[in-house]
Amino acid sequence: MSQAEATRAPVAGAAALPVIWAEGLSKSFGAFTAVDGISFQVEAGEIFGFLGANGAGKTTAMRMLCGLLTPTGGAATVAGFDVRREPEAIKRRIGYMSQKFSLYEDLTVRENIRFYGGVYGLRTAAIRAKTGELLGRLGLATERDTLVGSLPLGWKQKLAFSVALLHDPAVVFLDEPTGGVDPITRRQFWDLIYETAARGVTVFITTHYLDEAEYCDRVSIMVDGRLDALGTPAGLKQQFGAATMNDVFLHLARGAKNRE
Ligand SMILES: Nc1ncnc2c1ncn2[C@@H]1O[C@H](COP(=O)(O)OP(=O)(O)OP(=O)(O)O)[C@@H](O)[C@H]1O
Repeated sequence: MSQAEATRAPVAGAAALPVIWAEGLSKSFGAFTAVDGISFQVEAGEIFGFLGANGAGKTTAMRMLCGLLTPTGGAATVAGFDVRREPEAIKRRIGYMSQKFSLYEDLTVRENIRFYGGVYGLRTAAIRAKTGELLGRLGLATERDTLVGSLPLGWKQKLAFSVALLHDPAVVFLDEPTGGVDPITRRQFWDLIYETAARGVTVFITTHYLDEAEYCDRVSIMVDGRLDALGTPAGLKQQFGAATMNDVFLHLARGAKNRE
């Protein structure tokens, strides 16, 4: 750990500091502004939904918060670290799961856990302990030597989510984690999300399923790179006079220009 990290870490752990803080965060590609000055804060243990139509700027914003893309304007910190100056420190404190970044299909369940444990820098004894705990929690103990490629998609998603948490990150970023599975399997996945948030991990999630927006503590909706709405599901429905989050979303997305 560098001197700078050593001095900042206790500050990052302070209960009063938001886990994610963004102020006027922007990203332009040439003349095109993909993220246009977004400001918000997310607290420890909060489930924060990040919604928007295709092309609204969600992935770009998320990549900046993960320390993968340098902002062209504004500022943000994640787990107390600056996205511009300390991206490597951020990468060590976050978990990330998307449909694209998945597990190795030709490795077994146990081999995948061991591999990612190594990537996250965990020691062998810690990986062994985590593997047992994780397989027990997921009810996957009997499948530990099964190739991941032969597991149902819902199981793969749960395993990928748990693997993203192996190194006890402060925040886990989930990019459309439940795509392609049925509502019951999605609901089971959300049980895991709730358990994780209850342990104090912040969950930042993008989804195209508007019923899932109802499960979040707070939801933000991006339109053309801006955050046009931010609040609890109940508060947003009240604000927009809508019966469902789907109606809130349609109300806002209807005026969007940047649609893919
Ligand atoms: N590297 C890039 N160069 C130029 N334009 C880009 C680049 N990356 C993203 N964009 C543009 O920025 C806009 C926002 O893209 P982004 O992927 O962030 O949207 P999104 O909300 O995540 O959409 P989706 O739900 O489809 O993933 C789009 O118009 C996209 O074409």
